[in-house]
Amino acid sequence: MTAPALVVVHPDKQAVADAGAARLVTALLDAQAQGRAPHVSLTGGSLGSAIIASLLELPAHTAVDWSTVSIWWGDERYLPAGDPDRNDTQNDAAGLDRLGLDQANVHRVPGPDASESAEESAARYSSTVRGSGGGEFDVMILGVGPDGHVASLFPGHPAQLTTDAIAVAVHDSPKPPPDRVSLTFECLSRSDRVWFLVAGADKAEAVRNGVAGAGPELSSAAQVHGIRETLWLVDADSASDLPD
Ligand SMILES: O=C1O[C@H](COP(=O)(O)O)[C@@H](O)[C@H](O)[C@H]1O
Repeated sequence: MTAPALVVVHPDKQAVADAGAARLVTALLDAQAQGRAPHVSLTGGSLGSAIIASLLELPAHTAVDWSTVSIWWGDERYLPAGDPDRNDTQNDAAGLDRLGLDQANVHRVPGPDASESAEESAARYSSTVRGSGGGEFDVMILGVGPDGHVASLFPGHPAQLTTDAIAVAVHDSPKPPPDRVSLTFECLSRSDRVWFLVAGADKAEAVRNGVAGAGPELSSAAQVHGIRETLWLVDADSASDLPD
């Protein structure tokens, strides 16, 4: 079972980040009230760090027991730990370590300083996901590129349609850096809630295609659905091509 796409339009990028942060706090509190240790997958890009900054500003974030929250990434640029272009480095700079996470629950994708190749990194990341209950995420947060990519799955790129795998190595990425590691569509969709956070007029076509359920040659985002919820949190500019 997958949930149909629902769209919520907010005035601007800040409101998208704030709404995502508020929803995340609620989802985590609900999971913990049900006695579960939640799994959240983060994203890079423009909204990936904005949502973390918004979380820290939100007084209710302190009600979450962050020590039981497991953190993952939908994709990572295959660069050494601490590289400013890595998604996790950017999330760290936004204040991820100020949430009170247990570092043992923060699952980073190995870079070239800690693995032989992007293939080895993808295999190790897959094992970590498999070992933590098979990769069932409570919340999968995804940015969307202007070309419709999510995580590092780019429309028309051979890695995009990888099946029977949790994570895949991506080479010759159309967006730099060229080498990346990404969860597959299958794994991204093994999530209770999938949230796309998007802002900016340059993403209007990507939002239209994603919400309309376009094919993989036009939209990677449209191939990912949550089990309970598939939510597009978008700003007015990126929603400008949506039908009324
Ligand atoms: O390269 C990436 O891009 C996307 C979207 O980034 P944005 O800056 O256009 O919002 C991001 O979601 C992904 O995690 C990242 O690796």
